[in-house]
Amino acid sequence: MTDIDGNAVAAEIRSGVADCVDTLTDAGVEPALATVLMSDDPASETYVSMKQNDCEEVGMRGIHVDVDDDAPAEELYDTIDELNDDPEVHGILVQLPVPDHVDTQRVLRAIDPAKDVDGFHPENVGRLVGGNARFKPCTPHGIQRLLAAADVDPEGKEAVVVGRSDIVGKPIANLLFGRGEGGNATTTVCHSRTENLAEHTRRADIVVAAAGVPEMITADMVSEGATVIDVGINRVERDGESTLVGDVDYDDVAGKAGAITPVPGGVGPMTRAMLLYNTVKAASEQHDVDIDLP
Ligand SMILES: Nc1nc2c(c(=O)[nH]1)N[C@@H](CN(C=O)c1ccc(C(=O)N[C@@H](CCC(=O)O)C(=O)O)cc1)CN2
Repeated sequence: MTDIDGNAVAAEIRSGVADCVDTLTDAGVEPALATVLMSDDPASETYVSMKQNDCEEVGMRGIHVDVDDDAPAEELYDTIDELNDDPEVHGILVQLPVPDHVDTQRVLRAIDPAKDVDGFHPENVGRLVGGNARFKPCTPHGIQRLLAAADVDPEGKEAVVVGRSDIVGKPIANLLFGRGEGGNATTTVCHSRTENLAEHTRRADIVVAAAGVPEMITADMVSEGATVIDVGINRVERDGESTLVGDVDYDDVAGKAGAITPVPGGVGPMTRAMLLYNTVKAASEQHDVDIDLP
């Protein structure tokens, strides 16, 4: 069994992004990512601060804006408008989820599609579905890169995605069945209403677990030698301690899978690396500077 090392693959991408930052800087463009957090959820705070640290590591300008989680929604929309209008900001990310009183779809629509480095604006979703992505969403793109790093070409294979979220399930399914590199798989999307889930996952050469249910994928649900990508990040209590587990029962499945991503250290670091990738891509397109994307 191969452990697919997301930390190592992400470090390679970051190194390539750092070269892109140098090229842009030499051309007089300082690539900048703005993160916006309207939440007091400790996990969201951690992700945003990791993203800002990543910017620093690759020499990119990171800007962070906190919006009070009980502020009126207008305050968030105004923040987005200001960032849209700022020519020195190339990428904008609003950390999700936002509070219940804020309309998520309106937030996503408010971001300038050219700065939408999450790839969640309806225009960018439409382009992805149409096979002409401007920004591939970070987690799905990271998954494609992990499969490539493990020498797994989805073409002609059976891929089963468990989960139908807008952030992961829907876009990764589109990328896996879409034409082009990292695609051309026969793809099934399963979800909470799927009957006989294991019958689907057992057929799969590639399983992407993105349901948000701790350790729901067990060894009896995967075929011998399958590639298993675990997108879950669930904090659970184990022996009186808080620990991170995925949507895959790693210890159980590792003995049967051909390749598997661990949690932590699998998909998570790739999500962050592909955000940096999208930000230098955004800066290069906004200023018409050629870069060698990693
Ligand atoms: N605007 C967005 N919001 C959210 C996204 C997103 O892509 N865009 N995805 C998720 C969470 N997420 C990104 O923000 C994310 C989750 C996990 C990690 C990560 O690096 N995880 C580490 C472990 C971190 C830890 O110790 O807690 C790992 O898996 O090794 C990065 C990004 C929801 N919101």
